[in-house]
Amino acid sequence: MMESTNTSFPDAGSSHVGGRAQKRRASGSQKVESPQKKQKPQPGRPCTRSQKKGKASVADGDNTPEPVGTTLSTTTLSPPSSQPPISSKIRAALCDSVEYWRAHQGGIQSNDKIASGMLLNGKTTPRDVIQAQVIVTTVGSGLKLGTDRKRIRTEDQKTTSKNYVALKNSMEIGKPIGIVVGKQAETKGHYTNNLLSVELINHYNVLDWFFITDIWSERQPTQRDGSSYMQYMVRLQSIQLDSHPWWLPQGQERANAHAIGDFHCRQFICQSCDTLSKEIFKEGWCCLKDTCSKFFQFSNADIDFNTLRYNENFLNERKQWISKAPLQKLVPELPIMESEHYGSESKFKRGIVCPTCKFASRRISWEGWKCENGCGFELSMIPRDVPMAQIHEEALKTMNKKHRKFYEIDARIGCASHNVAGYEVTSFYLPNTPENLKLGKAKFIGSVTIFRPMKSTRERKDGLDDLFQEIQKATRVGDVKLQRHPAFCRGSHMEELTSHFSCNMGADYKFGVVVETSNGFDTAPDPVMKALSRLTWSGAAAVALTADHVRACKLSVDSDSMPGNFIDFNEQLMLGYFQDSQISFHDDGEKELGPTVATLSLGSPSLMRFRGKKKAGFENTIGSDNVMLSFVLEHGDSVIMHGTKIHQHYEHAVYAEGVRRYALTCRYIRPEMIPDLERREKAIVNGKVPTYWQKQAYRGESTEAVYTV
Ligand SMILES: O=C(O)CCC(=O)C(=O)O
Repeated sequence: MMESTNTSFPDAGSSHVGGRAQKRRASGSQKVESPQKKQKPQPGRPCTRSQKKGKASVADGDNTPEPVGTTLSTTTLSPPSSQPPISSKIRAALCDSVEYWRAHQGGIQSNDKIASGMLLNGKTTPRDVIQAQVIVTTVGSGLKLGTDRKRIRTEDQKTTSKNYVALKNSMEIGKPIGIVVGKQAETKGHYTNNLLSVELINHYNVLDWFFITDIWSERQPTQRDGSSYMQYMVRLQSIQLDSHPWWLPQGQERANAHAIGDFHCRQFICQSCDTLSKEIFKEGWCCLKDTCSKFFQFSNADIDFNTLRYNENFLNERKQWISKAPLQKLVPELPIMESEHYGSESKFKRGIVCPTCKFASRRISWEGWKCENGCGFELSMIPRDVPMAQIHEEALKTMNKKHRKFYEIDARIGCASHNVAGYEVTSFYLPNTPENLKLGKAKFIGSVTIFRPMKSTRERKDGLDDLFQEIQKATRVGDVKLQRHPAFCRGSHMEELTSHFSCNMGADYKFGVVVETSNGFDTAPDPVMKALSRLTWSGAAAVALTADHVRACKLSVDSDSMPGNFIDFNEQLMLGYFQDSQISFHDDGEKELGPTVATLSLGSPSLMRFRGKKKAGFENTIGSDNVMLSFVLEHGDSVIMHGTKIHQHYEHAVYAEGVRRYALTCRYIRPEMIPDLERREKAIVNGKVPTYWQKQAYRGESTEAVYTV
């Protein structure tokens, strides 16, 4: 299979403004004037809605402590005062393990336009700070790649920005924000982030719960190319003011730690736009309403806004966190499988936080979790067998879904139906590319045939229901070892695992995801061989049916792509799906594959979709995502794709809709296409079907005429 999704996961939303800080003067008139009354309004009109109660004066001179952590040099870094509550070397492991930051890409996690987590990879402006109780950073997003391939702002940030909306909404409801700090630089295994003066122990580290106190707009310090735009900034405050800031060096944990009421930041009403703005800068007050004509204008015309610093009162002011919902645990508890669980519900696919070393660890194995830091902690949670009654219930629910149709078929697709040896069989013929059709080439390039078993076919002894139970047992007792494998960025901090678990048997199958063969067919467990036998029969039957239909209807088909003969399979890939798992759009287009690929679905229902590839010229087809064919796969269904060009011109994806599903897919790997002689030999040996199983070959249901092939 070739996963076609983008493989790069830039750490967006956390770009670092670097380079020369060029001097730039505040623009426009430096006088803020009231439209009603001409007066010298610096620093504006004192606010009547908020009483001044701070200890520090506005003109706080130069005694403001520098924010802790402005050094970059690893030689001057201290160890953190304690261990982070959660850390991880792999981004996806942390995303999998906590609810509040599941942002595999981008810096901000939001659901329903409400932010719940934020990644800080380093300074986004020279003014950014992380102190014991306060964080100031940019809202992020909206940057574009500059000519030097680094990200740069090219226009004023808008209030429609997704990050702005999510953070603003969070501020309004007092939503707790889980803060994560990421590595900015690494030297010999030492991680640093220029917002901090401590060394980080890992790439991703959870800080604490914060809440948003302020969002405002600023004119951005001058960028590398000399430009400067308007951007939004956010200030967050620690929810629990007495919690221990592990990210500060020992002895400095109380630096900048203050109580509610100790400081108060003054606010003034702009005499031009009549809105309140806090006096956030040491250098003086300015209106922070970006639509105001006096926005970011200081009374002192000489102010260089590249060197502005935040006012002490602004940084030191503390507020009470007010929220209706109780604060959730920063470190989630280990999952518990209760009696009503099967152990493959979505929550059991989440990661865990190792209770011993606090390392976020993904669910890689079907059987449970192992600490990814290698400390030795293991949590076994082998999924229980799902009864047929549950599968039937799920099938009903799937079909009762609003707007759900069994099939959705583009008008260009050809269809044919048959009844064959205990199965209702439907074949779909996929059209050639628009360009090839225009050139008068063959009309169809492949067929997709579904074998849907009759009730008796499923329920009889040794039928498909029994096979489902046997497969469940094989995965439960470890005869088949299912694992999630790296799909993208293998071995890097951006590594992503497949959503499903898998195990390959028979010949090796090398595709984007690396799944080593665990068993040749000579040692494969019985249910695997039974599935192979069934798929060999339905694969051969589908090819024969297609050939007959093409002949009978004089269909114009590409016979190079879909030859009339069937080649026995020599490989089987078993996929195990937990609830809400999927295999995203991909093709099975490896050059060593034969033209027929057959999959048996067991357990929960799923939705299979085919779409024409854009590069093949398919556009404006039905449904979303250019989907041309979609259908529900039920327990016991087999799907046979016949035609190598299906994989050149189309992609397919499958979404599981219940608590447990297995997909057993057989292919023919052409040994002559394997250049490495050792691998070729191994493919031949491992893919050979033992005589015993050749004699047991499945031949359809004997209750009806067997379809001879
Ligand atoms: O889960 C399925 O039915 C799809 C399997 C598949 O697409 C594959 O193995 O290539």
